Amino acid sequence: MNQYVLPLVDISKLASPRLEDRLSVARELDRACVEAGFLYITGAQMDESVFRRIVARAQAYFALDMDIKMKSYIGGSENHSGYVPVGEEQFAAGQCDLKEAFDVNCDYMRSEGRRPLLGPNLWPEMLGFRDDVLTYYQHVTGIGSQLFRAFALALGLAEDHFDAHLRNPPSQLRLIYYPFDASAEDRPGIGAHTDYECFTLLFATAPGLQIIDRHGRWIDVPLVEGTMIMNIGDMMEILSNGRYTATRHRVTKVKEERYSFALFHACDYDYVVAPVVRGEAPRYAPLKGGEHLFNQTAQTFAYLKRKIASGELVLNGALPLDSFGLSSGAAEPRRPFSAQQALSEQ
Ligand SMILES: O=C(O)CCC(=O)C(=O)O
Ligand SMILES: [Fe+2]
Repeated sequence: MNQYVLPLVDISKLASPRLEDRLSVARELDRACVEAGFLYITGAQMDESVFRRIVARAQAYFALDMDIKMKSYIGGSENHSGYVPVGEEQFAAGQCDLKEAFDVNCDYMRSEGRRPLLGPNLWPEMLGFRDDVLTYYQHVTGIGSQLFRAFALALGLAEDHFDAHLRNPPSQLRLIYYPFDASAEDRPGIGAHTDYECFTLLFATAPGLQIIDRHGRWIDVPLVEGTMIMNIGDMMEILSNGRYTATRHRVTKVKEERYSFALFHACDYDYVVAPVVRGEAPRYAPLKGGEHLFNQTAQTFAYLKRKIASGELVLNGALPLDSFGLSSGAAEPRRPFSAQQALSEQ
């Protein structure tokens, strides 16, 4: 395993027909996730042309006039998809992120099984947008499926353990645009947070990402050519019973125009996320994956907060933001054992 600021794992052999090859990647992945919770991945699975295409598409899309972009405002969607203007998302009181985004899910078309994060996406009227975005979504989801198998091996489970729970997951893809603003150095591009799902695969065009280390220090994550950045989210912290922790991260110094593409890999909406490691007492209470994802999302998006304030939306068993991962200076993750306990500790 090469050592940059973060471990780098070559996942090419996850596509090998030999179990030994796949196990060797699973072991490296496990080591990197235990060590850092954040790593670079590279592999023959990655099609560079798909990455080039999404960057060109995002550049063209975010350059459109605001009134055109607002026609697909996320607040008008039924499945939390669409355009996210500057100021919509807030991770800490009094601070709004200097970024625009476009969020999509898997574009779930069936009428049965719809959920707050599963339904047909709201698409902009831009020729080629849907194609480019879904091509990227499917490409990276394919890589994610191999990684779910690797996690199953790493956690001592049957390799196909997660397959049955990956039928229509509410995995989100965010296209993010951080505009250049010389005066914006101390303003967060995206406030500190953990990701809510199992793991995230991120591709970015410029540096800017920072992660918190075990001593509570923020460290810069440089870009490494030909890699994606991967990190553990809340749900994998639970599944692994705290073997891996969801690491807090943020984007602050937006020194140059930056585009990033984050695909958050979740299991199916109704899948109950609970520790899966055998022979260990569970250190986390189970939660329904899709609900956790929606509850956390509803605490940061202005349009959802308005719905909560008006009584139109009522959250069920929501944990406070930042319930997982290491808090500054702590050697151990927080492990909220129950929603009740976590909320009463606020
Ligand atoms: O843009 C980045 O590098 C990070 C984005 C991120 O952390 C997120 O969208 O959750
Ligand atoms: Fe994130």
